[in-house]
Amino acid sequence: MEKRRLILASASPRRREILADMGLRFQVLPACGEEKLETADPVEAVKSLALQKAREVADRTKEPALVIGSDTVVASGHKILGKPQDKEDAFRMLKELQGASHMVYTGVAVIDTVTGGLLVHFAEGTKVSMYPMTDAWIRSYIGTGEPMDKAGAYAIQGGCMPYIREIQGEYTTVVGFPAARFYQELLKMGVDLQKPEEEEYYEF
Ligand SMILES: Cc1cn([C@H]2C[C@H](O)[C@@H](COP(=O)(O)OP(=O)(O)OP(=O)(O)O)O2)c(=O)[nH]c1=O
Repeated sequence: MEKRRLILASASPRRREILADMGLRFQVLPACGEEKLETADPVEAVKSLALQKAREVADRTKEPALVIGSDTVVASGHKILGKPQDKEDAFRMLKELQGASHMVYTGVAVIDTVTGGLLVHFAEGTKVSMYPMTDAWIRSYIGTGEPMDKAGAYAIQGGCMPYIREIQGEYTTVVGFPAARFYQELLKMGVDLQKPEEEEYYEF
């Protein structure tokens, strides 16, 4: 048994919030490199991008830790939608997604800095169906600025909420971090993240 800290390799406030809501104690150390999208397959893409983020931070971490990297994309037909480049890009994305169904994939990679090994590596997918949107609504939503740092140019947890018809799969996968799948995968590896003690180290 050795003690390890939990480090979230992400600048995303959503991911931070989800981990905190689960009652976990962790540090935040965002990856600063530009990750490279190496495949057109969305599942492989989010797994690879999550791993690149975890690897970059794990390489900089001197202490025993479990480093969590994560990445989210939207897949519509054969297209992968990341964050919009500008307002027109956001408009094109929402035009494509409205009145239809798409998939949101979030990949997670957990690296153990003690062994350098990959403890957990998976992608979770959730299907999202949207009600139709008018061009005027899309423009006013983009005007709020909210879509600009979100994959697929929308936030299910924010202003896009009134247009979400149905989801199939974990809600948190869409927001950026599949909480239950992450917890269950670590449980399988012998790490229980919801232990009662009020301390910041996890043993396994
Ligand atoms: C579809 C959707 C995405 N998102 C967010 C989740 C992710 O934060 C973001 C996709 O960008 P990512 O590149 O996955 O993550 P990030 O740049 O925000 O953070 P980091 O790379 O440091 O980990 O889109 C929502 O918040 N709500 C949604 O409904």
